Amino acid sequence: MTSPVPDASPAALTHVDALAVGERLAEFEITGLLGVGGFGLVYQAFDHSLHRPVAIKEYMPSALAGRAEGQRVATRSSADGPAYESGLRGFLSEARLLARFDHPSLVKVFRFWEANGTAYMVMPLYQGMTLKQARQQMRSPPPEAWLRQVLGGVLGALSVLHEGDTLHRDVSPDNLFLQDLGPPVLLDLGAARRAVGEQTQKHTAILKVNYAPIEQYAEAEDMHPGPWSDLYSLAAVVYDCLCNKPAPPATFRIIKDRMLPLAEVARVVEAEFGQSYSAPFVASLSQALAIRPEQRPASTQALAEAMGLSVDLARLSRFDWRAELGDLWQAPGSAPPPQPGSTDVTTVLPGPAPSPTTPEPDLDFTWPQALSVDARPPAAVSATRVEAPSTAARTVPLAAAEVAAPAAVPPVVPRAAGAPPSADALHWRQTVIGVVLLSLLGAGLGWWWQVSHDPDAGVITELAEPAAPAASAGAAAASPPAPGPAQPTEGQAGAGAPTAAPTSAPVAESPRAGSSPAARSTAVTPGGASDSSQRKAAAAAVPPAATGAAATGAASRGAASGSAAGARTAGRDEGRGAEAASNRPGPEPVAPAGGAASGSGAALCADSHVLAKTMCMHQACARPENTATKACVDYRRGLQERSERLF
Ligand SMILES: Nc1ncnc2c1ncn2[C@@H]1O[C@H](COP(=O)(O)OP(=O)(O)OP(=O)(O)O)[C@@H](O)[C@H]1O
Repeated sequence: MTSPVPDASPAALTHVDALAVGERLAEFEITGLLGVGGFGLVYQAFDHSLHRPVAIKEYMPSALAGRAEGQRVATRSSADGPAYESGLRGFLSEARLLARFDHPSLVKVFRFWEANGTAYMVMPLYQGMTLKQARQQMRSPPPEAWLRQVLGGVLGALSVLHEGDTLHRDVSPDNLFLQDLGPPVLLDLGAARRAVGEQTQKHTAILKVNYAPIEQYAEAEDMHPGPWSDLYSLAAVVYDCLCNKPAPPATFRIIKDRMLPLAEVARVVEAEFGQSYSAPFVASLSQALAIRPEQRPASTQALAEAMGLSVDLARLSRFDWRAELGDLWQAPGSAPPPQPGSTDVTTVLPGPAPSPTTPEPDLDFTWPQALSVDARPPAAVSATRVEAPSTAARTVPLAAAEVAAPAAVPPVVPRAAGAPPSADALHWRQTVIGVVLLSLLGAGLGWWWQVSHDPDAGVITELAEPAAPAASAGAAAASPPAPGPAQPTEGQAGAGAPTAAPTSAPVAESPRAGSSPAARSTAVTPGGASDSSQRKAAAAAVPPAATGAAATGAASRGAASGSAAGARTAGRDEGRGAEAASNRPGPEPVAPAGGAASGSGAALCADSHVLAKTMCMHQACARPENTATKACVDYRRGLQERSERLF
């Protein structure tokens, strides 16, 4: 006589803590392992009493407990006891709750009991797979009609729960089971997970962050969970289906919402796959995805109405989701028929080289976008980014394949105004953006390098500069070079040094000085003055007077210093002087009449300790009698220049 117990086809799944095939739990005989969740093991079993196959879920939070002797379950350490107990209570109350409800799209609980230090929940044995698993086998996002069927079933189940003052709180693609034939089914409520998470204070344990609305993290006065919370999760499931990637967590969105709006996602899907979604469908689900609860539809009915959803229960009971997907469904391991319009795009998959048989490109939003854009050089980017028209930051990389080169160049089809850009255009745009960003990154690094390595650039350099030994500007020109680096100030260099004849700066022809004017000329405005020199001239509020001596002195001082820094500074100063002279014909500031020493201020702070010089200059230059001295003008310009370099 053959056994009435059906063969356990999913017996391939194993788990170290799973009960063995053939073991008995009351009237149920284990026939296989169906699924392993973080908080339970789900078995296929045979009910010897009612002679039917069932599914049994055993409470088994793997982080806290494991199989002890026999069928007993024990916590891994005594410290895990409270969390384990709390989860067990949650598991049992969820079973009790589910047993109360009856809806074809809500998992049914036949019976539950506590034994072996754990608990069990008996459910119908559903044949099929979760939406998460099914989505992985689809070549493109599912069509609206298909999604409407799924939504119709789930919204029905949710409305039954909501009418019973119960929230599901765990709607996600791995909790949505697609039966081979029949309505989709919402699986567990995740109560055990929440109960354990509440004990351990871990949000990641409590919530599936990509689907949980913000109010599920913590209740605020104006943000209570309600039916709208489950609607957010359901809309996030649809978002995931369209993008093939989950939405960003609500905690990220509330700080800065970088989620690509569903309408944009829908537009891209239409452009890429020819799959279109109606305006009410997109608008209502977008509304359900609102971060703030009060902006979402308040009830399942409100959402269904906004969407124009009508559920044909008879049709739903015959819902064959694979058949309704048609060519979009790719059975595991099967070679799919060629996809019109998508044969030239293949998902970049890890492992074997991508082939045209791999599923469709992902709508892969990434955040923070700035990081993802910066991090990948254009040549290595394997995704096509689609810019949202509204903000540059909103981009959708299609994890698409430039990998498989198309056999022939497709004809260029003129794009309708407002239509999303073509894949080629997107690729170009992406490349250009990548190059620009890399250039900016390079410039930024260059700046950083200069600031952190140029001995002239930092405050420390200024502090380290020895006091100028000359007593006046004229004396400075004639005096021997000061030891050490020269003060890299605009005032010195820019004080009227003629462009063509820096004759009194004999060694100032550093490579930099030679090349600088040409390079800088691009920054010169048509009016003849560079922006920077104009700003600097304006910043130095000193009486004008013409002199070339200061510049000459500075150039010669820097050039003749003999140090590398000095030469570099002189070169730059001279270049600046040339620029200033050619572009800023107006007189340069010099000290007012009244004594060389006091006029130039060269001796200001000369005897200060090197580390105290800046403070001394600051105070000295605040005194009215020193304000217009050359030393103070130079000092202020040095500060100004550094601040401009920094900002
Ligand atoms: N009644 C059922 N019939 C058939 N398969 C089932 C049934 N219930 C659960 N499964 C399978 O077992 C898997 C795990 O189930 P379930 O999600 O309920 O476990 P879990 O421990 O609650 O997981 P998690 O809390 O992490 O979502 C499901 O993904 C599904 O594949």
